[in-house]
Amino acid sequence: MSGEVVIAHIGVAARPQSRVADVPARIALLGTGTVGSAVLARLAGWDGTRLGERLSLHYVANSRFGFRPASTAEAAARAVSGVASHAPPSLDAVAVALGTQGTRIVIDATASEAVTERHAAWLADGIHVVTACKLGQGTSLARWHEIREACALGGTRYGDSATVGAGLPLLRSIRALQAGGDRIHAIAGVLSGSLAWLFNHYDGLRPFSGFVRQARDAGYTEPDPRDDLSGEDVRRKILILARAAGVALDSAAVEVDSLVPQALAALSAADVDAALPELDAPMRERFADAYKRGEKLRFIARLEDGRARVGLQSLPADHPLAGGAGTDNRVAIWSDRYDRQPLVIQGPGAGAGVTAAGLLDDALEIVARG
Ligand SMILES: NC(=O)C1=CN([C@@H]2O[C@H](COP(=O)(O)OP(=O)(O)OC[C@H]3O[C@@H](n4cnc5c(N)ncnc54)[C@H](O)[C@@H]3O)[C@@H](O)[C@H]2O)C=CC1
Ligand SMILES: N[C@@H](CC=O)C(=O)O
Repeated sequence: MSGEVVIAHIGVAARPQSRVADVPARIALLGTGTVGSAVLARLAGWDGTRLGERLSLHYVANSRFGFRPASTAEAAARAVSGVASHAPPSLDAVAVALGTQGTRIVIDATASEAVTERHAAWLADGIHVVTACKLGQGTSLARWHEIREACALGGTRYGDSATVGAGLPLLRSIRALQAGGDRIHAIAGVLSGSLAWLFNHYDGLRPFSGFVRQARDAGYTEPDPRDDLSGEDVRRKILILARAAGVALDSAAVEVDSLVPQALAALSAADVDAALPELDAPMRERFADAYKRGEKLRFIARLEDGRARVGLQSLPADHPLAGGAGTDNRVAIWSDRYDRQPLVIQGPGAGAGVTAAGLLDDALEIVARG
């Protein structure tokens, strides 16, 4: 994999603004955590601008409360302060708040199974869904089909750019290659922003658990960091990419090599933090082995010949997938046209700002297409 074509990604290419509606699209935002707060901040920054005129916020909820905001700025302030009406969140309230006319979009910035279970119904009812949550397309194949069918029924779109690569142009590149007649032969790379950050920072001297806490506090991990460390988040991402590439993989078909020791896996979420040092000894050993060979640890996902594998690998320092910094994802795609030298896409793969931008890019694209 030498001399690859590299897309150094900054933002998304300009799209044709064919039919921008006069009436703003009605938006419901679910989740006001790391990503949802950044969505609110970005929207508030658009107040009074051309972009702000296209999206109008009608409902905001998190796991504690739900409300209809008077303005985006007010919604951002209430979500940050935690002060809101005493109304509990209600998924039934979403469709009511969005009404029945015009372009309606749910932005899902949760990691919630209950919210994901509503995606297909909203889509079938004519409400578009834009999501950062991977549970819709990255779990069972049956659910993936259900979402496709609901989109066809409702004439709606499922914005998924933020589900893999936190908005990097991965899914859109795979789809563009296919639209141009290419078959996708293989995909390999680093798909986890938090694991990339961890293995870019871990030095084998300070405890690995301390770095996990830092990655969590920076907003890179899933709400439960075991979802990253177990490879589950990467499993979901390679499933989403595989399915977009035309490989109908079921979840169980992905071989996953977890980093989470049994004792940590068995704990309730509340007990995880105290038990994170369980990771330290095994990680120190793996780091030392790699270090002796002059290699780097990287958490790699591979899809080839209809099979997928996910796990930690020790790679030569000059290996094409060993590069990158911070939370960088680095993904190589082989297709008919990129058959010897892959297309390589690299850039930040986790973080509030990029993920929120990816969500709102998808929402604006839906508005532009009408
Ligand atoms: N943090 C990151 O860098 C990235 C995160 N994502 C995805 O974005 C989603 C959100 O991640 P974070 O913001 O980091 O998590 P978070 O834990 O900071 O926020 C989750 C939010 O969802 C809310 N929530 C939970 N259940 C809900 C329900 N039933 N109704 C309404 N709100 C509900 C919570 O109250 C919270 O506000 C996850 O699915 C994650 O995989 C995707 C790309 C990058
Ligand atoms: N926890 C995820 C966040 C983005 O999907 C990651 O580490 O990549």
